[in-house]
Amino acid sequence: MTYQVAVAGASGYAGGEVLRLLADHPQLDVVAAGAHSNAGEYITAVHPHLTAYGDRRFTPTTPEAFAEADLVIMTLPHGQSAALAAQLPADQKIVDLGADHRLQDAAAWEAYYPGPHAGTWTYGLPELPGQREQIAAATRVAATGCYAVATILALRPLLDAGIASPEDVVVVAASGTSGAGNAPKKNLLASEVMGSMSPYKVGAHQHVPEIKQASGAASISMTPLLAPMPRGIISTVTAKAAAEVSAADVHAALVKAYDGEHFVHVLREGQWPSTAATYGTNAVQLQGTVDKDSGRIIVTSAIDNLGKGAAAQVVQCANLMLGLPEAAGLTVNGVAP
Ligand SMILES: NC(=O)C1=CN([C@@H]2O[C@H](COP(=O)(O)OP(=O)(O)OC[C@H]3O[C@@H](n4cnc5c(N)ncnc54)[C@H](OP(=O)(O)O)[C@@H]3O)[C@@H](O)[C@H]2O)C=CC1
Ligand SMILES: CC(=O)N[C@@H](CCC(=O)OP(=O)(O)O)C(=O)O
Repeated sequence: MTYQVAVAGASGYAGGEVLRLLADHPQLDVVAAGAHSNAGEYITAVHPHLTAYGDRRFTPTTPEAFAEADLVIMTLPHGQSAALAAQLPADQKIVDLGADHRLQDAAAWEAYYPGPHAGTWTYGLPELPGQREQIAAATRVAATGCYAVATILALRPLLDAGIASPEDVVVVAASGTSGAGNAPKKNLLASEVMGSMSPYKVGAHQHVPEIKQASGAASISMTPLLAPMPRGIISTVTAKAAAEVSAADVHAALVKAYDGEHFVHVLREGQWPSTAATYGTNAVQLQGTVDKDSGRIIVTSAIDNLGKGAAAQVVQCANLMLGLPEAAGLTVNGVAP
């Protein structure tokens, strides 16, 4: 059986990656690719790599344009998806990559985002305990933020196993520039980014409340870095050990948490994650140890921010919501070198 999917925000980076994945998906067809300033434009004028779309054009982002869709994927700026969702039929399935519906706590939303809290949808991270079943049963799913995917999957097993303290978690995470979207900004110019790494939103990143909500951490200090690469996130999480713990214990906790998971790979001891290995995939690479000096637990994770951090994650959720094989149209094999 084939289902029809509409994409809102299809002219952006995340939406373009959704179109790329859906072009080769065995059971999902793109019925409408919605855009804003690019409505009416050829899809290949904005995404020249998406040859499969031939002479198709972006539609406006309206309920009418999406009426035939069994499921709508939204890759819109923060604050836009709630307004669009309110205009769609209540039984039309939606996966929203924006942040609008991720947080349960309205006060946490107001502390990090402009505008009022839009409410809470089912959280779209299938590898969290019990979440896969909830996503499969949901009509509306709020997909996970890119840094949040990498960081939650590194941190949650440590807290669930009781080997790390939730009180003092430190995250240092670097992202490729596509994480910031395709609108022109001075700090994203090649002359600013190439050959340079720089921190931003230091101590004030909007994914902190989301990571706390989904991992159980009580306090997080987060330093994001902009890295001179188009894609990829590498997140290093450190936490105080709650008990006497060895590197083997940390590795075992990660292996146990993701036993049987198709997309989350705990590497062999001694091997560490790299962003390049996840390029173009829905894969997550993880490795952990204990700091020789401080005794803190260290876990590093790598993802493609446009893959498991965005478009591939959204397709994984759509597959679950439509009763399709969870991995349909997705890969764990990166593009290298
Ligand atoms: N990039 C990433 O790695 C990740 C992004 N996200 C989230 O996904 C969302 C999209 O991100 P990204 O693709 O990077 O952003 P982009 O800026 O690249 O794309 C934004 C898209 O939204 C459209 N758009 C803008 N304003 C409106 C509007 N008023 N009505 C309808 N459509 C509108 C744009 O259309 P047009 O260009 O035609 O004007 C474009 O298609 C954001 O919420 C982002 O935070 C989440 C995880 C990872
Ligand atoms: C490099 C860069 O700027 N990255 C973005 C990631 C945004 C994102 O993941 O989107 P949500 O906020 O919808 O989760 C940032 O740090 O804000």
